[in-house]
Amino acid sequence: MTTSETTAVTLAELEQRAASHRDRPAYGHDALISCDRLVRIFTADGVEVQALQGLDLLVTKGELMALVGASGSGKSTLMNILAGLDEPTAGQAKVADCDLLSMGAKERLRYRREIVGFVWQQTARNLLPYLTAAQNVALPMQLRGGRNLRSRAKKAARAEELLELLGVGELRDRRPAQLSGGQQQRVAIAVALANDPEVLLADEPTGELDSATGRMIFESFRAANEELGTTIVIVTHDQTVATEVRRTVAIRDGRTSTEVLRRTRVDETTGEEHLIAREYAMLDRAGRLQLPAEYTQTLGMRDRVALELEPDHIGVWPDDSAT
Ligand SMILES: Nc1ncnc2c1ncn2[C@@H]1O[C@H](COP(=O)(O)OP(=O)(O)OP(=O)(O)O)[C@@H](O)[C@H]1O
Repeated sequence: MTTSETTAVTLAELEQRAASHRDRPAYGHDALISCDRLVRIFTADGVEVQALQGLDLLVTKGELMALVGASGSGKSTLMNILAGLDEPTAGQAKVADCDLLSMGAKERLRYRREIVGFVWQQTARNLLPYLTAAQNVALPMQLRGGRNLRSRAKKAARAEELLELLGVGELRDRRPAQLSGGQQQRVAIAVALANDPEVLLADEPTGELDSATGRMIFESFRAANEELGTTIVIVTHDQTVATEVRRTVAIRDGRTSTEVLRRTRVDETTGEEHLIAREYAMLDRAGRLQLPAEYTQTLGMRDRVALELEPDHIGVWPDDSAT
């Protein structure tokens, strides 16, 4: 083979590689929520804090998932960005085809009213104290205005429907002060669902509640997810919530670090259902993988590891170059 032939083959290969790269679907093209290398830097008293350090996250339409992580890991920062309340410093974030970095003020307002619903930890922050439960739920529909205007009667009927779905229909005429914390949170979920949002975001929604009430709140989220098909992302410290969803994503130092996926398997002989949970590490688009610290420490791995490609897995060994 001559040099020019070699070059020709290489060029053809390169072209083919470029074409296959070009034709590959874009990152997160079929996800409802897509965060791509999100960065958020805060500057306080001249000191920079990198709350998000290139965070990647994809959430599919219809998912009910939890975000967990130590205090200060960046969960609330991410939720505020997804809620349209804060803007990232760099990276990309899209929710239901809305680009969270390039939205103008008007679009942002529409996004917050129609595309996302939000439930905060502080029960008092979710509801207006001088309105009844039903009036609180009807309010976002009134504020929405524009297209899809429901008649007054239809808004009232929808408010009632949502309160029923969340198991607080009989409390429709009570004001927040006449409701328990758990009841307030269920009304708050109804408020957040009033305008049929694509995504419901909840930041520690059970944080101020005892565990039995927390479980009931979680059941309300599940009802909203199953009955209305709403995609739900819950930030939580609550183990019950974290282990009852199919997918739990852990955030560490402003990045998604590991993920636990759960599925039910039916035993063919006994017919019994078993929940299987498996932890996964995140592989970013550059092929970077963060190994869990407890694994690397156990095997004394640092600086450099040896890799070997096997037919169905990749082996990772401690550096043995010195021996
Ligand atoms: N407005 C701000 N100004 C300066 N620093 C901020 C601001 N908001 C958040 N931070 C910093 O960014 C980092 C991430 O904070 P964030 O509130 O997102 O964490 P978190 O995981 O939600 O924590 P927690 O579970 O305690 O609520 C922290 O170091 C925090 O101090």
